[in-house]
Amino acid sequence: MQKYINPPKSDWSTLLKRPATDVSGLYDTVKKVLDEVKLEGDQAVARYSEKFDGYTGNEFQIPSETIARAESQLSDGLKAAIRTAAANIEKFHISQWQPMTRVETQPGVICWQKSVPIEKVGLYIPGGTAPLFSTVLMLGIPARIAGCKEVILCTPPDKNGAVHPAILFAAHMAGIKKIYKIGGIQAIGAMAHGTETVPSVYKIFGPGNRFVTAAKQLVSINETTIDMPAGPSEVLIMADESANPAFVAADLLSQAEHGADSQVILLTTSPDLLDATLAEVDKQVKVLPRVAGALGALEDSRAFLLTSMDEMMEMSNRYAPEHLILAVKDATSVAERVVNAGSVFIGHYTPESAGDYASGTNHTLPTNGHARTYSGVNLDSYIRKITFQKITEEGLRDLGPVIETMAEAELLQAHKNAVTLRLNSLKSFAINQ
Ligand SMILES: NC(=O)c1ccc[n+]([C@@H]2O[C@H](COP(=O)([O-])OP(=O)(O)OC[C@H]3O[C@@H](n4cnc5c(N)ncnc54)[C@H](O)[C@@H]3O)[C@@H](O)[C@H]2O)c1
Ligand SMILES: N[C@H](CO)Cc1c[nH]c[nH+]1
Ligand SMILES: [Zn+2]
Repeated sequence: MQKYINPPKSDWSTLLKRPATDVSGLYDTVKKVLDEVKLEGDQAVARYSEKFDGYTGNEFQIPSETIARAESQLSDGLKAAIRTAAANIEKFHISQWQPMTRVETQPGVICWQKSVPIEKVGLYIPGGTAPLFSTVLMLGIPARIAGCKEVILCTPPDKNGAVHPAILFAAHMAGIKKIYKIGGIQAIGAMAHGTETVPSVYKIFGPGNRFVTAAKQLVSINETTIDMPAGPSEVLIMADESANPAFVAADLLSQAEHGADSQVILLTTSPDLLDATLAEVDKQVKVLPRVAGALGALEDSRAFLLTSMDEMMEMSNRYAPEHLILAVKDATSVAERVVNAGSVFIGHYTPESAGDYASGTNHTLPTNGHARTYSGVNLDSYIRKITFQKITEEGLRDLGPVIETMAEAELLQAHKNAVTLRLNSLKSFAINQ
């Protein structure tokens, strides 16, 4: 981790650069696979599953008996943990449901908004370097709460065609029945275009590596909607002298271990905390099983000594981290000042891992500065809001002239006519009475 002592603000933009995450260089390769999947369906899926995942079979849908058997392949401890996490995720996402609102904007003009689930959604669960069964809960539970009719899931198989039983168990808990062992570009292509085996969907959710991200970007141009740009994981920690260096180091490493393209940032006002945390990072990283990936991430990571809480907040809001940990005194009131972040972890006993697994919030979050404009996955991600209006005759008598005036000023005569004809018919009806 590079250390910077009170860098001038003019240097901040350069110092806060993310590692290169532009995937447009992969578009040619990715487009070829997508086009072939569109044209040839399962046959192309099979070819690329063999090439990229070493799976030579041509069975892609996981049978219901295999899904049911997954439960017996997991320890009771893991199943209990998954059930607790699922219950918290469910509780938090149910609380996001908004009741229908009906408003009479003026007499006889009634407007309302109704939440309607997206009918068909596809979930991509990464499986290249770790079986992310927690992501199944994060994407599958809100889809079920929203009421999406068709929820399908794709995840890469190993070369024997197997998928980790925890992924199958978590999918079963989320009520997902259609699970396909297909990974990478071929999975995104199959969900976007449909094949003989995989139905096409209207929206694709889920994180993934560079190839998955590029494929999602390409299919989102014409074919399918996607959730958001969710790239390599990142965390920014604000810590003062009240923080525990071992906790802070563990939190930094929790996101660094996702892979070499992740980035972690420490901001502090305490020189002692800075040195002690960097020493702890060196100590803790050595014994991690994923040490190579974590060290790769640390190469592009930074630690800043700043002069005040205000400066830390300004820098954090500029960076717009996916995850923000506030390991500072009075963290609850500091949290009020956060403007740009995906998810915020308040106080010394709120590790980021809690949000990754089990507190109830969603871990599919915008990375690479997209937290400035995107929300993380939430119930609304699976819903469209359809607006309705109903106008009575009296309502149109009052509102009609307003519409006519505006339409005329926009030079749109047919818009005006749609009102004028009705007002005239109401007038002649009144005369004939
Ligand atoms: N932001 C978030 O919310 C979030 C959450 C979880 C994970 N992540 C990120 O997701 C990523 C997961 O990546 P992963 O690799 O472990 O799993 P993955 O499932 O995304 O990728 C594996 C697939 O990539 C394809 N592939 C591999 N090499 C290829 C090549 N040379 N050409 C074409 N295709 C190829 C294979 O088909 C394979 O199935 C990590 O970067 C992690 O940080 C992000
Ligand atoms: N931190 C990741 C999102 O950036 C999510 C995750 C899954 N498992 C562990 N962590
Ligand atoms: Zn994580």
